[in-house]
This record gives sequence, C-alpha cells and structure tokens, in this order.
Amino acid sequence: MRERFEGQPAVLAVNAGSSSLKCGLYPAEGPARWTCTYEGLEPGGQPRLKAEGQSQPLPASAEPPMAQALTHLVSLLSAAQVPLQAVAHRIVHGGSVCVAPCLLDAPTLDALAALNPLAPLHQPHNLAGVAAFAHALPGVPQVGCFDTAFHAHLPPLEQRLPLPSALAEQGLRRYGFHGLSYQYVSEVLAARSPCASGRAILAHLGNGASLCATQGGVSVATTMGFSALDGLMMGSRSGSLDPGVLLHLWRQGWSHTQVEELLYKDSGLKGVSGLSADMRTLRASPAPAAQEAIALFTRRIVREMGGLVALLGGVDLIAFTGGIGEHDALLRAEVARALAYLGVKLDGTANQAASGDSVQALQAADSAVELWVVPTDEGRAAARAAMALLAG
Ligand SMILES: Nc1ncnc2c1ncn2[C@@H]1O[C@H](COP(=O)(O)OP(=O)(O)O)[C@@H](O)[C@H]1O
Ligand SMILES: CC(=O)OP(=O)(O)O
Ligand SMILES: [Mg+2]
Repeated sequence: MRERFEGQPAVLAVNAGSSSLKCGLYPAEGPARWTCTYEGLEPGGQPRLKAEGQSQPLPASAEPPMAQALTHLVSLLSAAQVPLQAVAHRIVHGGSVCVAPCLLDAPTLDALAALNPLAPLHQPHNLAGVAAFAHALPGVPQVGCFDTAFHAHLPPLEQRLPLPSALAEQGLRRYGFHGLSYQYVSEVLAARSPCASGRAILAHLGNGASLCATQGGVSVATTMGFSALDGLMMGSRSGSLDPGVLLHLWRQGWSHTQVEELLYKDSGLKGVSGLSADMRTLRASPAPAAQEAIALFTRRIVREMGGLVALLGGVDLIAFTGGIGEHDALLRAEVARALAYLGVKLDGTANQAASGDSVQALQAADSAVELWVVPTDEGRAAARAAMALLAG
C-alpha cells in the first residue's frame, strides 16, 4: 500500500455519502493508484474499511460513524504524507451558486451549507469531508465538484417547476443530480460509440437512482429535480410522490421531521419491502413484499424512460450504471423487455455475462437501440474536474 502513496502528486477524490465514504487517489493519467471505501456509516452503523481487497472493522469510538471514518482517513493519509495536488470533493448540491467545479472558500461553503435541507442524506456529509481535509491539510486546495453541474444548462422548461414565478425566483427549480456519474459514463461511451452523441438515456441505479437524457453528450432532461428525492423510486427514498400525500400526512399530525424521515429513509425498496433497501437482499428473499418492491422499482424506471424517450423524440442508446444498474442482470433484462416496443433487444448471453467490472455492449445484433453497462467512477470524474480547474 505504501508505494501507492508515493511518487507523483495525485488528486484525492472524496465521496462522503449517506452510508459510505469512498475515496480514490488519482494520478493525471491511468487508473486510481489506491481506492478505499468505508461502509456502515449510517447512524448506529458499524464502520468498516474496505481497501486492497480486505475489509476490517474500525476500532470502537465515541465519534459518530461518518466522523470516525473521516478522522481515520485523514490520519491515514497525513501519516503517509501522500503528495496531494488537491482534494476533489463530490458535493451533491451546488444550487444556483456553484454551477462548475470551484475552490471551496468560506463564503462558498456557507452558501453550500444552506442547501443541506435539499439533500440531507448527502450535503452535510459532503461538507464535513471538506472541513476535515481543510483542517488537516491546510496547504492543499479543496475543490468542490457538483452533481448538479452536469445539468446546469438544462433547457429552461426542464428547470421550471409548475409554481408561481416568485418561488422560482427564490431558487425553487429543477437541478438534477448524479452529474459526476453521468459525466463519466458519457465520456466513456463517447469514446466507444457514435450513438452516444445521439439521443441517449443514462440510468444511474444505485442507492440513489435517476435517469438522464442526453443529446450530444449534454443533459437535456433528468428525473431528479429540486432535491435528491424526485423521480425514480430508490433504496430508501420515495421518488416522485403525489404532493397530496404530504398534505394528508400533515393533516394527520405528522411532523416535518417525521415526513422527512419517511421520504428519505423509510420509503423506496426498504419501505415497500419492509425488509431492506439493498437489491441483493430483496432478490434473495422469497417474501411477496420484496418481489413487489422490485416490481415497483422496475415499473417506475420503465415509466420514466418512456417520458424521456418522448422528450428526445426516440432513443439511440441506453446505458446502465450504479450498483444495481451494473450488477443486476435481471433488472436490465426486465427493463429491456418492457421497451421492446422501441425496438430494444437485449443479447441475453452478453447481459448475463456482464460482471459490472467492465464496459460492455449488451444489445442483440438486430436491436434498434444500443444497450450498454458502464461501471461508473464518480471519483475519476471529480479528480479530472479538479485537475482541469488547477490547470486553469
Ligand atoms: N450484485 C448486486 N446485485 C444487485 N444489486 C446490487 C448488487 N451490488 C450492489 N447492488 C445494489 O447497489 C446499491 C449500491 O449502489 P451504489 O451505486 O454503490 O450506491 P451509492 O454509491 O449511492 O451508495 C446497493 O444498495 C444494492 O441495492
Ligand atoms: C444524489 C444521490 O442520490 O446520490 P447517491 O446515489 O450517491 O445517494
Ligand atoms: Mg452513489
């Protein structure tokens, strides 16, 4: 491990999420020199470090799990005196303030903290990561790389919520998320297929999930909007919901906090199955509620895909990414089957064989639409953005 920390300066990409902290050490060219993931960081979780093919629990600590993981990572890197050009932080919400990667100074961090309520599972952790590294490595530039930036130039109607202008002027608009993932996947596909510059739909299906329609590699529509709650059903988030449900719950006496917990932490696959937010657990379960959760998750993808195809006026390429998109062959097959009306035809053997570890084309020879699986790398996208910023 030590030799991976030595040599040319590299960018450390940090993705402090809802239940995990992922990081990678990226040189200017080639693959990450070192990656690690801290898991089990949800409140009350049991933090573990996965690195170099090994998984080990962190020593018991009085700190909350995310803070403990950050402390551990910072001390690991400080002790090894890793030469760092910059730390590139995935920050989920840039709002209207940060529409491109930027250096994180105090006023910018204050503006980003004001967006915490729009991504409560992510934004506070993202900013805690910035604070930890800024404190430990004061001479190293801290760069913010935003999920929303890929969607900064959405067409005006795609940004607009059907609400009065006074609210739009307060920043109530659709932003879109998972932008680092979409940026990375778009670039991978652009190098492999001319269809990537046509009408493409990228499906990021992980713990959070969204779809993005691109034309010429540029985002033109996406299912997540103002907050990371909109659109598809997710691991523990509801996705789009009739706003009348919220009014009903408030009238019943639910508090703001209870509703927030419901929508972010107790809905989606977890809420419908009553079992787990993890697709692997649901696939392995014979419980009817687990199967119902998967069926609803799949149906919502198919429904939203139809909407994006309509906006694009057809589709040339569909790509799957994120933990579920990369690994769940059955989900890909069911989505492809539902889209047969578009001439989508999957190569069943290629789909089954795809391991999620490499980029694979999945369409049958006579498919009207290309199908791909692309393992995403949000860290690489963030590191590239930080290098480009520093290079001016
Ligand atoms: N082999 C697999 N089969 C099906 N689903 C999987 C598999 N591996 C991971 N997943 C799903 O992917 C999710 C994690 O996706 P990921 O993109 O890593 O999430 P995040 O980065 O948002 O934490 C898990 O919660 C699980 O539902
Ligand atoms: C924005 C979002 O939902 O991110 P994640 O998939 O990492 O939860
Ligand atoms: Mg993710």
